[in-house]
Amino acid sequence: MANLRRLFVRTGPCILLFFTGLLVGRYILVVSVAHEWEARSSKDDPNLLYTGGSDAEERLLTDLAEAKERISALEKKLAYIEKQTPRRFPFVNNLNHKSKKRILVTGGAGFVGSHLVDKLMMSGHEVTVVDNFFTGSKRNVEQWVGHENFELIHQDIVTPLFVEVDEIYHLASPASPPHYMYNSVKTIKTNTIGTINMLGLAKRVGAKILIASTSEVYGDPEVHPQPETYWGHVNPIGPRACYDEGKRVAETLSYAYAKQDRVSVRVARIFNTYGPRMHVDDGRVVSNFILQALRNETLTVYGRGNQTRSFQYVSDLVEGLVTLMASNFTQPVNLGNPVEYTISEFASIIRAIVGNNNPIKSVDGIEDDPQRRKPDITRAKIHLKWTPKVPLREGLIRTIAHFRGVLEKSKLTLSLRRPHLGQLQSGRPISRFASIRIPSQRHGTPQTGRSVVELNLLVSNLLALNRMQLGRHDEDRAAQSYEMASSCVGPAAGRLAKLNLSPILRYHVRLISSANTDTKNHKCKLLVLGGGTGGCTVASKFIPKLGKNEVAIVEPADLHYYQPMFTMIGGGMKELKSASRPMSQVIPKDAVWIKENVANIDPKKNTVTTSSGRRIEYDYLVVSLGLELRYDKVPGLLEALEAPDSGVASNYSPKYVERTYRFLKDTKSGKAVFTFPVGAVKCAGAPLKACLISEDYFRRMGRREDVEIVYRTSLPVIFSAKHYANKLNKLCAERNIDVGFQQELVNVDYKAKEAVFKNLAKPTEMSSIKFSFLHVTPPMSPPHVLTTSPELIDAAGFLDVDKSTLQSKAFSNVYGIGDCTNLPTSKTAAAVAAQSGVLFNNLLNDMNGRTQKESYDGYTSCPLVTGYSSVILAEFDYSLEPLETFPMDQSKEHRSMFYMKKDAMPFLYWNGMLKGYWNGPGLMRKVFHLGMGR
Ligand SMILES: O=c1ccn([C@@H]2O[C@H](COP(=O)(O)OP(=O)(O)O[C@H]3OC[C@@H](O)[C@H](O)[C@H]3O)[C@@H](O)[C@H]2O)c(=O)[nH]1
Repeated sequence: MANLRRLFVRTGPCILLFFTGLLVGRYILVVSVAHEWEARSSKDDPNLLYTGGSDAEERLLTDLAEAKERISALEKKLAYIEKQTPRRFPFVNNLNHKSKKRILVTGGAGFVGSHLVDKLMMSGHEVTVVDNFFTGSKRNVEQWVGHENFELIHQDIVTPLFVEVDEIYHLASPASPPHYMYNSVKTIKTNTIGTINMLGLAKRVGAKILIASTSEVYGDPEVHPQPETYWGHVNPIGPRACYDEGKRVAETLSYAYAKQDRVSVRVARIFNTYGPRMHVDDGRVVSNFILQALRNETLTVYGRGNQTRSFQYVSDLVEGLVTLMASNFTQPVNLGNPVEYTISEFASIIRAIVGNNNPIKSVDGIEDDPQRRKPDITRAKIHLKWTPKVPLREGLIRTIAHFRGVLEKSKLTLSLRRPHLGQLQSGRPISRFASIRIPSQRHGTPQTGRSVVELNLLVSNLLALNRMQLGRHDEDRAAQSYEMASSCVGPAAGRLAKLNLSPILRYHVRLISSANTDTKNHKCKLLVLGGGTGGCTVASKFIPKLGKNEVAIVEPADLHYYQPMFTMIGGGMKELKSASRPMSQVIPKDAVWIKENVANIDPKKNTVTTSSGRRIEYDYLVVSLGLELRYDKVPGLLEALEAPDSGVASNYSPKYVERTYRFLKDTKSGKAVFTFPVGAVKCAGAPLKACLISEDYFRRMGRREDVEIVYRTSLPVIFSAKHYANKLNKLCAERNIDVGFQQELVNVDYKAKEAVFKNLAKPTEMSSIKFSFLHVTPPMSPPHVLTTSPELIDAAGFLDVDKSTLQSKAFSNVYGIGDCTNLPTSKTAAAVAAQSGVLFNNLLNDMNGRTQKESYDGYTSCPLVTGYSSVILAEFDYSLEPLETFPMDQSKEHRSMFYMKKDAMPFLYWNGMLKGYWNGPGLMRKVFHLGMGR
């Protein structure tokens, strides 16, 4: 009985709310349709669509009655389905009563707000979001709708709000320049009246309040970088003033309330922030450039592009906001990433990541555009112990993946375009340009969580759209209508289409229901992450054992490269096109190819999520994600690699490898400089190969006297295996190569033709070299996506596997192969070949319940190309001792090995290894050595 009572107490209000929702929804619909009819039958209405007399009236009333009937049936059906489908929420911490806070986030459905809400919800607090959905979107917080700790209030904070809370994060305000300039009076109202309302609320309920201020309070700064003590340089009557001055007043108000009414305030001055969930039409530089790059358009820089900004990733900001709120520090604090880029540099970085080759275009500059901006974050460091952590490239990769997903899904988004501000201002009714395309399923999961009330609201809003002559006073409503319409997805849309509400509605809004089969979830026996050397090899081996469609590969690229060929291409011995094949030809034909990025790995649930949100369930997982090239880690390097005649090249990327031979040919004198970075790299012999081939090239061209060859490595030795290192040291000395150890490339200035190196033995000591030609081996890092599953990785971020069995140390059904693992051997294709055999046998034994394990000895091989006809074939194992295949001294230069590298190995790769037939030369070695030795 007590249980029953408890159940009733818990669910009673929800049931009541639900039915009230139904009634209100229906009421809105009825009123809207009636208004619609009224509006259309009025002769004064400029939007008059038809003026039929009683016939039209009758038709409308019949439509209405029919609609009511259908909606009622639909409501019942949806309510039933909703009950059947338990909602799943992200994991939420269980906080005890004392630590659990009630937190209000204004603007919580916006870009930054929603990430903050995620953090607060997951920490276990009760969160109330208030948003007018002008720039925010319901979709950003939909994951929490229905959670007992979460509440969403649809309200503009310009009207007072009455809630009981312990903390307020006051974020509500448009933040993108085109958005805040669009209705400057509204922006000022939000930042003044809205802030007064929030400070008043904080005063009344005794809550702590954090005000989101901005770097724009410094205006076009005359002090650089900007500390919080700088008062700024703002044009009070310029186009940006509504925001700049609005925020300055918000700060003034905060400290006035603090002084007069003892309100506990925190003020965060937020610098340019970016990340997933930025609106695609946000209008700021990050979203503009990414969209342009993804659509293969020209990136447009306002003005000359030498204005600067510093970009922080949203998770860093959220961390800063939460830390500031928790601290006792009450003065304003800058929250931003102090790494500064010119806007042109920034454009180049995005182009490079996306692979957009269009030139960057300069268009007219904008009025009062701040010319330099970079936060001085000393205060945050000292008082909050906060510094941003996510490097630009990493953050951009995640943001670009998000944008890509949004674009892919939307075929939708593009057709459901938010009306341009100009169109809104023109006063044309939205309905004239609204064409709504809604997919019938998202991520393959029916969106039954979307309530009937929302569906009804959608209908009424669509009707409102029809009716509305948009004036300035309507813009919020228009935005809401748009959001509402755009957030109605899934079966709701299909059902809405079936409602056949009225000819008027059909006339104005085309609902096109389309299912995208590409976004289906997937289940397989073996999932392979990465379609590179390791991934394809392993998949090929397992398909005959597991059968068709039981092996899936997640790989976003269109082309598969045979990377060992890149050294030869850089030396002009091969063409780039000979090193690649379409991925579709390389992925084994009976495997399922999921052409996407991996977004999340959850080995506890045996699932992987892709960038579009697709869930893939597996029984066994092989991680083969390779390494990420980090050209962005060396300041000036990306710009240099993009500039056509900089003399800077890199064999490591298909994008830059052809520059090597071009600049070799161009270099007639001066210094040719070759670098080796700090940290793990793939094919650690390749930087030296590039150097030795070039040296040979200049010698053959008769230019050796005029070109100095300089090799700078961050390592203390020339090669890890001593047996070969001895020979290579000798070779470098004989060929008069200037070798410098423990030298890290830290800056490239291609205009001054200068490369700067740090002496790792004495870190304060820098030296610079003027170059004619610079070949850079970039720093590399393990795939960032591995950090989504911290149990899988070691402290350096590599997949943590047993060095003998290749099995993950944390999950017995997960194996790793190749460059992304922490196997302590040189990362080469030859190593992958040897690993693939061991992995195959061990995993197959697991699948068949057998306990035997084979052991990988660390075999790796590096054909050190020393010129245009010679190779030293280094082969060794974990002990760094030689493990040579051929019965001769391989530490000597051999012509035969050169041809093997140039012609035989590629053939073996495409036709043997990728098809799963080549496990390295172990067997050959035994044969050549007559069964003796290892
Ligand atoms: O397509 C574009 C967009 C922008 N830009 C330039 O890129 C720079 C950055 O412009 P954004 O519109 O992203 O943002 P701004 O830095 O001017 O303002 C921002 O500052 C900090 C935050 O508080 C606010 O989110 C926002 O007002 C500007 O110099 C702008 O002229 C382009 O060159 N091309």
